[in-house]
Amino acid sequence: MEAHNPTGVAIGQEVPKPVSAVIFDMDGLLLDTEGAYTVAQQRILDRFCRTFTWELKALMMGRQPQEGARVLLEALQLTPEEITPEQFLAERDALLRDVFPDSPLMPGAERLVRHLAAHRVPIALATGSSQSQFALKTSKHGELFGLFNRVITGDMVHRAKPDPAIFLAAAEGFPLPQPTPGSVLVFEDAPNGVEAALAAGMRVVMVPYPGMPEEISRGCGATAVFASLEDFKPEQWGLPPYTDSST
Ligand SMILES: O=P(O)(O)OC[C@@H](O)CO
Ligand SMILES: [Mg+2]
Repeated sequence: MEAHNPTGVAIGQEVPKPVSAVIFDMDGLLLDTEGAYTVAQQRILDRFCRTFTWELKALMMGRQPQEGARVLLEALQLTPEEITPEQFLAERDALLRDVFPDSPLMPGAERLVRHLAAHRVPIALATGSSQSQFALKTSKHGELFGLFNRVITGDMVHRAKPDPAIFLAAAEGFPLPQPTPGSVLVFEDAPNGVEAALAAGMRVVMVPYPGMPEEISRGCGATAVFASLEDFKPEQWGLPPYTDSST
């Protein structure tokens, strides 16, 4: 007679640890800001006759602003005589200043954040955006973003994604006893973010920003990849299931 195996995991295979805390990325994951970045950056690059491809976007997204601009201009072989990272950022900020306060939420974001907060699952935010960008982008969603136990912005850490520092700093804010990295689940839309979370020893659900080619997201090594946050089933990760009607 076959032994009863309630876990659904093959005998000898490691049972996945239930998730005890969650860290969210912001841009492109909770907030729909990446499309606006693409439009603004292409507009700047137009005068240098350069195309802002998905490969370039994947290279820079998730990084701190200064670092992202430096990496982009270097990849495009644009010299400081043509445009410096500072000039690029000043132009980009001017184009996006009026757009960011209207940043919409990504599908499924509000439901998941509110669900976890209601069930007292510790949640933190780790974004490459600066403190001032964070304030601008979340200005219409203050109550929702106030639910996070801790918010770490790119200017609060010395090393940007893909370095794990930002996720380790975010996890330090979780209530005691501190969860082990292996019991923390990170949600990310960007390859640099996935790399950073994996380097922190955490599991990662990747929800690639819409339009990202599969050959980019496939190679990131995320624990799971979903097309939308709406496809995430909390109970499959040891988290409380949704009990409202849209399940
Ligand atoms: O880390 P996130 O929240 O994606 O922010 C990065 C931002 O600089 C845009 O790519
Ligand atoms: Mg992101």
